[in-house]
Amino acid sequence: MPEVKYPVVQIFTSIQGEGLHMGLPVTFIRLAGCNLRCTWCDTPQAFDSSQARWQTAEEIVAQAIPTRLVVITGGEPTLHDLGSLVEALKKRHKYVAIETNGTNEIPAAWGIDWITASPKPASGYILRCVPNELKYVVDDAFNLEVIAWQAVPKGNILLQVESGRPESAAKAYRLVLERPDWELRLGIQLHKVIAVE
Ligand SMILES: C[S@@+](CC[C@H](N)C(=O)[O-])C[C@H]1O[C@@H](n2cnc3c(N)ncnc32)[C@H](O)[C@@H]1O
Ligand SMILES: Nc1nc2[nH]cc(C(=O)O)c2c(=O)[nH]1
Ligand code: SF4
Ligand SMILES: [Mg+2]
Repeated sequence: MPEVKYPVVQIFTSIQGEGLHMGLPVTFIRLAGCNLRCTWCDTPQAFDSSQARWQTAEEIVAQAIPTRLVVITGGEPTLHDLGSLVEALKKRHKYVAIETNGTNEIPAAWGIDWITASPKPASGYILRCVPNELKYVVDDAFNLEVIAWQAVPKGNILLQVESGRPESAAKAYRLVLERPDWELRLGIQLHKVIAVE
């Protein structure tokens, strides 16, 4: 069986800017390719794998990963069979999280520790995985009806401000307070506030 290779766009250590792990030191492994084209995507450079470095799991984990927390992101990382990458990371005692748009199932056999699903208007907000947290970007299309309430515990649903759009922040604020019983969480992108990667 030939070894799986992954299209690596970048591996970088930063502060998790989003979600319930916001503020923690993490190392991101960004893989190329995505099955959606969200109009406001802030990472279009990850769509095209032609500039990516195709690396095996062992080649990836041999690189600098100084943090315990590792976030596999993209692009859409579930386009790839992540089993061998997660296995290699966990052999090195890493805690492995993923950022996904929710359009693909995630095999429990991969052994991912934390699934952040961010369903998208471009896919009709489909959710095919079982997440630990949900993150909805509050764009013009977003409304409370699209939320997959049953999928996660109360408090684990973030309404994330669309970057650079004050009207999105105002809409997110209003929606969180429209249904206080639902305990939605207002989410921002910390890394855009402190201007880091
Ligand atoms: C670049 S995506 C990559 C992972 C996966 N494709 C996804 O959409 O979750 C990482 C995160 O950034 C969010 N995101 C992308 N563009 C954004 C923007 N303009 N404003 C706020 N969040 C954004 C996505 O919703 C997702 O939660
Ligand atoms: N600092 C920082 N936090 C992030 N959280 C999710 C990101 C992503 O692009 O998946 C991201 C990112 O690109 N930078
Ligand atoms: S699914 Fe994620 S990576 Fe793909 S276009 Fe949307 S935000 Fe960007
Ligand atoms: Mg990002």
